[in-house]
Amino acid sequence: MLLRIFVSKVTIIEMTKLSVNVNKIATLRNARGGDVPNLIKTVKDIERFGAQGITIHPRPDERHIRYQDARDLKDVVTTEFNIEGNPVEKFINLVLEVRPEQVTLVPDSVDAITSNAGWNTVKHKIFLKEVIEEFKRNGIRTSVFVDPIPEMIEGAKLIGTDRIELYTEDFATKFKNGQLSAVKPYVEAALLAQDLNLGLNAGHDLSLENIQFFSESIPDLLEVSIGHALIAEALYDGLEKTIKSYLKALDK
Ligand SMILES: CC(=O)[C@@H](O)[C@H](O)COP(=O)(O)O
Ligand SMILES: NCC(=O)COP(=O)(O)O
Repeated sequence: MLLRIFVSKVTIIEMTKLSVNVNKIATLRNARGGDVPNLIKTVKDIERFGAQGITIHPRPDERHIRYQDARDLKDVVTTEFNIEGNPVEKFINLVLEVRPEQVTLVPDSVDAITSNAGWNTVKHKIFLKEVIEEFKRNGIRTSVFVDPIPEMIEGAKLIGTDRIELYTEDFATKFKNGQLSAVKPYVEAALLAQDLNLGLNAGHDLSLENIQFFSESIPDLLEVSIGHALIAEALYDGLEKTIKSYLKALDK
C-alpha cells in the first residue's frame, strides 16, 4: 500500500512587535534635573503592560536619554533592547559596551530636533558596511533607518544589515491629511525588502491614529518603535484618573 502523506504549507504570520521609545520620559525627567519620572520604573512598567521592546535614541547632547541611561537599562530591559543613533565613535563604543539585541543606525545631524532623513546607503556604503560588520561580529542585530526608496533599500542589502527601519514621517503627515495612498511607497519598499531577505521595522510619528492602517498595509512588518505620540497619548488617557485622584486628596 502506498501511503501518501500530504503536508500542507502553513504560513505563520507573526504579530508586529511594539518597541516603546522612552526618550520622552527622559525629556520630562531632565526638565527638573531629578528622577521624576523614574526611567527604570517606567521601562519596567512598559514591559509589564505587554510591550515587546524598549527603544532609546541617545543623542550627542544627551538632551533626553543619557549615555548612562543606556548602561543602567542594560540589566533592566527583559524584552528586546534597541539602541538608535548616529554611529559616531562614542555611540559605537556605547553600543558595544551595552550589547543590546538591536542597534538602529540613524544619520542624525548634531543639531537636528529629531530624526529627519534616512541614510543614503549608496553614498555611505563603505562606512556603513564597516560599522555593521563590527556590530554583527559582536552579536548585535543591525537595522538601518531608510526612506522608502528602492535604491536605498538595495544599498542596505549590499552593506549587510539584518534589517531596515522605514522612516514613516512622510506617511504619517499625509495620512493625517486623509491621503491613504501615502502608504504605497512603504508597501513597495516592504515587498522589495521581502525579495532581498531583509527584515523590516518602521518608525517615526506612528500613533494610535495611523498604526492599525499602517501595520495592516505592510507585509511582514516585524517591529515598530513608537515614542512621541505614544507618550502623549498615555498622558491624555491618564489625565482623568489623575485629576480625580487630586480632587479626592483635596476633598476635606
Ligand atoms: C529614528 C527615529 O525616528 C526616532 O528615534 C526619533 O528620531 C526619536 O528621536 P527623538 O526622540 O530624539 O525625536
Ligand atoms: N524609530 C522611531 C522611534 O523610535 C520613535 O519615533 P517617534 O514615535 O518618537 O516619532
